[in-house]
Amino acid sequence: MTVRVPAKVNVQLAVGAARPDGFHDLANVFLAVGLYDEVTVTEADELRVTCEGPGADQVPLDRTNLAARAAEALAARYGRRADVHIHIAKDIPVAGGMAGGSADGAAALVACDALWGTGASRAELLDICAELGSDVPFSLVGGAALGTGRGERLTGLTVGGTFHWVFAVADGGLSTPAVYGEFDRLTPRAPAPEASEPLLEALRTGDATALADTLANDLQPAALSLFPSLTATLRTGTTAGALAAIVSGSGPTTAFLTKDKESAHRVAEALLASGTCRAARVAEAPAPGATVIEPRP
Ligand SMILES: C[C@](O)(CO)[C@H](O)COP(=O)(O)OP(=O)(O)OC[C@H]1O[C@@H](n2ccc(N)nc2=O)[C@H](O)[C@@H]1O
Ligand SMILES: Nc1ncnc2c1ncn2[C@@H]1O[C@H](COP(=O)(O)OP(=O)(O)OP(=O)(O)O)[C@@H](O)[C@H]1O
Repeated sequence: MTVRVPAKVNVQLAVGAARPDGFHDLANVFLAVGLYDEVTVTEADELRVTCEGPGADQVPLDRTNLAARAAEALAARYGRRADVHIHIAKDIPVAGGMAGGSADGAAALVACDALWGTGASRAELLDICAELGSDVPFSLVGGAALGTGRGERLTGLTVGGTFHWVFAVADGGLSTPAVYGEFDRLTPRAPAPEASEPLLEALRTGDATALADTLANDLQPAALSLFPSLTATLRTGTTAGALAAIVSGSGPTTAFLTKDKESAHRVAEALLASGTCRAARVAEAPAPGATVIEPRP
């Protein structure tokens, strides 16, 4: 059973003050983008995880892997053993702020559900996703959605067109808790987070220029503080003609919104030539959520 699952970019990430449980309330506008991991699950004697692709050496292969945790959570709920081999073909940058691990968790859940024929409802699967991590429910649903609470409570959003993006993959990663910690240090009195109406309207109408004018990431100052060289990457993309440049989620991947496909390729070339990133990837949005691709439905 093979499931394809997309990466995400946060077109708006409004962050409130730290809660007593250590998490932050968010107004998190997720957009799924067409960079995908593929997770294949097959029956085995015991739970085992393997991984191939860029950054595979940084992915844990033990039971801390989100895909393994997803399989175990579903198995526990249905009173069975999670005896599966999970193979992850990685294409989403690892520790890049694009929800790569979350994507693998959601994909493994959908794959095991299909393999075992549990018949779990969408709501049940989303509950398990929320237990696994704040970004995991969105990886399941894809498209675009507003995440509130710690980002796990989703409301689907309409997207009226295709957006063209470039993602600059940085040399190195950033830890999500460290970036939230830096946000707390830099923002002693964060206001309650609210979704931006003009941004939601730009998504609805599919207007890239309007979306570019409204992109906002409250974690960006914290990511730049911990990874100062990203400032040069952002500048390179806008100089090369991107409509807007932003840090993706907790970073250090940077995201560039462009007018069209041609412009995206020009910006990607300029980013690569500048030496300010390790790789530049072009992708379209929105992309569908975790979907079984093999056996063909
Ligand atoms: C930065 C984003 O990727 C934006 O979508 C997410 O907010 C992070 O989501 P995630 O990686 O799924 O995060 P989780 O695995 O739930 O939490 C990891 C850590 O990130 C911090 N965290 C995460 C989400 C949130 N709303 N507030 C937080 O402070 C906490 O320190 C938490 O211990
Ligand atoms: N299946 C997985 N793929 C990648 N990393 C995983 C996986 N499972 C657990 N991890 C751990 O999670 C850490 C974060 O990796 P991930 O690629 O999810 O980062 P991220 O994209 O920045 O996450 P997010 O955007 O959700 O904050 C890794 O350093 C790794 O130790």
